[in-house]
Amino acid sequence: MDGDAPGPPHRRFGEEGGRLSYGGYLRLPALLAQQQPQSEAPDELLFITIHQVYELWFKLLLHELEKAREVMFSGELWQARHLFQRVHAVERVLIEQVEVLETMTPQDFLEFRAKLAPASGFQSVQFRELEFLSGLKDERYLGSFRHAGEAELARLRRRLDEPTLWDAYLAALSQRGLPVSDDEIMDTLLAVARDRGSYDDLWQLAEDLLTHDETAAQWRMRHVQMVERQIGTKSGTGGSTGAPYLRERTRLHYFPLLWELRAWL
Ligand code: HEM
Ligand SMILES: N[C@@H](CC(=O)c1ccccc1NC=O)C(=O)O
Repeated sequence: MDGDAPGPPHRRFGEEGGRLSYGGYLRLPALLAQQQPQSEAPDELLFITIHQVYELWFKLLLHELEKAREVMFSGELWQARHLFQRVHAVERVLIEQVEVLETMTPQDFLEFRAKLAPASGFQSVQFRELEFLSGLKDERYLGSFRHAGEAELARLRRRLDEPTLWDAYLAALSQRGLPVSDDEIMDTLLAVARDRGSYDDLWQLAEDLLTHDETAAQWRMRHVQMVERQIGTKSGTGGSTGAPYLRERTRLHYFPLLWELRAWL
């Protein structure tokens, strides 16, 4: 041992006049200045942190799903499949991390809950963008963004106009010569399912879409369980009925035809 600091021998990578540092590259001074509780309640830092982490993951998901949509349109299905593996892994993390917030007791939540109204998850622009991009376009939700900035509203309106992941999948089917009109689509999906020898890539991609749909539904279920644990039958700070509204939302599907297909196989 030569008593040096731990690390590889010889010249270390990055010692040759590099300008970046860890905190500089990751913009940590700015990032770590964004947690500003509105109360003295000890658990409010946890509450803010969890939500910010969700929004960072939402940002990444939008990035990866936009790319997946693009490569489905251009017929590079292997690339879309690769991106969906990442999307699924992130979505599993989104579900797992509910457990961290559930370490908060309802009594501790009530210490700062009143300060939050009328804010609520209703106002998550990126969450709604993910729904719109995935195929669940419901323009009534624009109403919950009355107080949002013009840029955010514009983003949502753009998502309503843009093609969805389903549109991109239909384009991929069509490029392989398969008919995709409303009348023919179920027969096409069945043909893909029954002839894996010819269409395995299209089948696997449909399975990836289904997993994206299923994981989103699992998150909704997990979220409503947490909500019932925290506020029981109280109504929400965003003005909805709370758990009953959220239970309704668990029945939603991004790709209903992929679920219906199961009945015809
Ligand atoms: C103590 C924990 C939480 C409670 C009690 C809670 C409660 C609620 C309630 C009652 C609603 C319905 C809207 C309303 O009237 O307020 C809602 C919606 C929502 N929450 Fe939460 N929430 C919690 C944590 C989270 C977390 C960690 C996220 C992650 C981003 C989140 C995201 C959302 C989203 C996206 C919606 C809109 C859902 C939809 O319209 O389908 N919530 N939440
Ligand atoms: N809607 C929740 C409060 C809440 O969870 C919340 C409040 C402000 C920002 C994000 C939130 N998270 C999800 O709804 C409630 O009714 O207790």
